[in-house]
Amino acid sequence: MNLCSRLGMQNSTSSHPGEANAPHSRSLGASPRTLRSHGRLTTLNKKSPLSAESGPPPPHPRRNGSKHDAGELQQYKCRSKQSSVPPDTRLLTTMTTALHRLPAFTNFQDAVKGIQRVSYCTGAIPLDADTSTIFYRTDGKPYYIDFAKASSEDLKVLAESCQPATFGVNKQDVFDETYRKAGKMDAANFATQFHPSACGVVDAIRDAMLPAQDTDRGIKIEMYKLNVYGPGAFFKAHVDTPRSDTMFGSLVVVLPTVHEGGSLVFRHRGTEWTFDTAHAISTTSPPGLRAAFVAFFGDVEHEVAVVTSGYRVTLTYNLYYDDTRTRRQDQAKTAPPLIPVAIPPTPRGSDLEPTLSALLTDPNFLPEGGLVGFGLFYKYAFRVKYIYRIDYITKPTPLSGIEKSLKGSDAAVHDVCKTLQLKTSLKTLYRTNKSAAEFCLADEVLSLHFPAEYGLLGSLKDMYRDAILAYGYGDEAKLEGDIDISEMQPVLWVAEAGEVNSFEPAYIAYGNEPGLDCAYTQLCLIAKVGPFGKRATIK
Ligand SMILES: O=C(O)CCC(=O)C(=O)O
Ligand SMILES: [Fe+2]
Repeated sequence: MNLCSRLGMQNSTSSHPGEANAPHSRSLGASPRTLRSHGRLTTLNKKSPLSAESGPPPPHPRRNGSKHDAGELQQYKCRSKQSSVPPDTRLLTTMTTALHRLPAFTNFQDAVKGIQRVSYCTGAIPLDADTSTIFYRTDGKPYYIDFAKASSEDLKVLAESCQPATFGVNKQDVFDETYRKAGKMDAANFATQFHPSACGVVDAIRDAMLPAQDTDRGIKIEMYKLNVYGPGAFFKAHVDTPRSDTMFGSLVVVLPTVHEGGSLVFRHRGTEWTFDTAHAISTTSPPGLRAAFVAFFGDVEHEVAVVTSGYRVTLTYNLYYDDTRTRRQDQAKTAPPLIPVAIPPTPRGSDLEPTLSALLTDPNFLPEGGLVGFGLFYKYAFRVKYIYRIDYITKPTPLSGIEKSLKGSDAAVHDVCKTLQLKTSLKTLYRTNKSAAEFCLADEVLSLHFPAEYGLLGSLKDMYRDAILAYGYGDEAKLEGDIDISEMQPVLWVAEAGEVNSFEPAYIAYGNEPGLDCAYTQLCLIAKVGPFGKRATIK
């Protein structure tokens, strides 16, 4: 069924701007009006005056259900007629407000808010005569620098052997010293006996950043660049370019050089924290030469503050999940103990399991069952569906594949749903505009390079059969689109899906150098809750 026939409307392909943008009525009052009572739909008014007037819909151009090109969506622009029946939404709103205020629900919400959010892992590593040296080449000549006794002249030579660092914007490699002023050396041009996996850093990252059940998961670490930040150097706020859909983060190792400024400042969802690199490598307590490190999820925004004196030298690495190996193969054999480096702690403590369990045993909570949603805290790298002309298509990352790689608090929410036998799935969320109450939950990241149009959600549903047309519980009165509420499902948001994908190209990423195939996407986790008494939806 096409969108227009589903709505009982005339198919309008008019490009007249006045028509396309005319104010639209909600179908809540225009087509079969429905009352949603704790998840169940009761039809109030079986006959739709609109569908009677509209006559039979024109044939659907893709009745066979094959997928559409993005551009074809334009032809689905539909226009609803003004309804004379005012929507009765007061009752709906009262019921859903009650659900939001249910103590068992707010307790669970508070538990989700209170999850410990660990977005990073830090420490310092003692260096010895072997691990404090870096060999490098420049202009075809070999050099080395020993950080145990590097003079400022040695550091200057290293700095001058670097190239100006670039960064990626929209798949372009950009050199812009107002955004990033630093020197970089590619991994092919230097070597060191310092290996993060040999000295226990990778184990520390696994323990701090991966969920508890991943204690055995393999991590691949890839040396990326050596960076020198001299006086006046900096790198403004960015996220790190995902180089594969298995990449989850970055590791920055700060080598021991005296410098001032140059702190790494992280910002994520309203929280800011600082890794003071100059302090982290200070050799006073306990005494001895050390490198400091910070690993973080790559989608967490960070910047390097201006270096005010000295040279700040870092090694950067990409971190990937590697399911072809296990911890045992990677584990450091005789690593010296890491030295803790302080970063202000993040909030701790959560009672996810008892509060969700109490919620599910509350007869007033979704008595008929329904969908519960969580806007995820982090973004996830996915492989872009890449179409070259019409014949070369790379396979995009299936969202189901990301479920096993959820980060930190997102993994905790996912795990508690699984523990309590709730079926979960990851979805991308599309709205026609930021304030729209209705949205579409899809199973893939869609490449939609055209402006949002009225009627688009229905078109998405036609294109992606498994897509869910939905609205937030309590938002019934705000529905403005052209889709019948009986074709939509309410989602009860535990954590709002704040920033969502819009219909802009999703493939903007900037960080170090650009990556061609991967980008970050915002996702939400949808859990299906069964009716009271039969909550489990995992069979
Ligand atoms: O050198 C550093 O501290 C890290 C810089 C950075 O964020 C990057 O190279 O992406
Ligand atoms: Fe970065």
